[in-house]
Amino acid sequence: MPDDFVLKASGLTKDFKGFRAVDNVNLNIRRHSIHALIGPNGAGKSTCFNLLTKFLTPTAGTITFEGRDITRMSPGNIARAGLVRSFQISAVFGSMTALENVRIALQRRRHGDSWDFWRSEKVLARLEAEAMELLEAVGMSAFARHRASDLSYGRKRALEIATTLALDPKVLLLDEPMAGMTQEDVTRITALIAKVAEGRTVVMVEHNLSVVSTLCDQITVLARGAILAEGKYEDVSRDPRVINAYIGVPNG
Ligand SMILES: Nc1ncnc2c1ncn2[C@@H]1O[C@H](COP(=O)(O)OP(=O)(O)OP(=O)(O)O)[C@@H](O)[C@H]1O
Repeated sequence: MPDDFVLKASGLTKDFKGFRAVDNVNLNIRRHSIHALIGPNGAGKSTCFNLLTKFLTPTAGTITFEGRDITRMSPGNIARAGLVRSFQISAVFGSMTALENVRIALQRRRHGDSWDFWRSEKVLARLEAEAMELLEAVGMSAFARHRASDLSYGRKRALEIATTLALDPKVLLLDEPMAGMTQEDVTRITALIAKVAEGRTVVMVEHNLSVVSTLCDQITVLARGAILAEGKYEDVSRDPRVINAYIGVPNG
């Protein structure tokens, strides 16, 4: 029977020149859940996220994905294994259309970075049909032929989700997906994340607590690099330690 927890971190620690940004964090991400990392500014959320996605190397601790130790694996290899990060890295090429962006992401999954297959019209047509399906899944089919750079901010994020889905992730890691969005986009992207989370696991760092409360099954609250509380939103939001950690922290 597969482990209930698809992604685990144990004793995760990161020091920056003697400053401990993440301190002995244990995370257990349940398969097919939406799990949020929250906490006041400077709590260590982004550092944790970068450790999980292998953009940073931990000072100590281990990370396992599907029961396999990935602590020393490269971001590229873990992405191919199904642990895929989106947002705050621009996965979108502005001068290409939305459709071309998704098609390239599909090509990368199938053919690595080889460009040879572009010669085959048949392969191209098949990829185009698949790319259209992915754009449809994120509500973007009407914008397939639009240049990515001309899209609104919220639609660029939706396109990013489509390019991420093209990699067929088992675990999708989203870094502040709602950052800089209008309320209308927040509503749309919240619904989209709920939809793409079906049959997948989502881990997200998110400042918007109303989004976290509607979307997430499990919340880990970090403060000063360590876990302060964990559980359902109703419980952690009432925890006096969590309330204290947020009070007095500007924009926390
Ligand atoms: N590359 C780095 N070098 C030195 N210190 C760093 C580095 N990255 C992060 N830190 C420090 O580690 C601590 C945690 O930062 P981190 O960005 O992980 O917090 P956060 O919870 O994501 O905060 P925010 O909500 O403001 O994004 C902060 O004190 C930050 O200044």
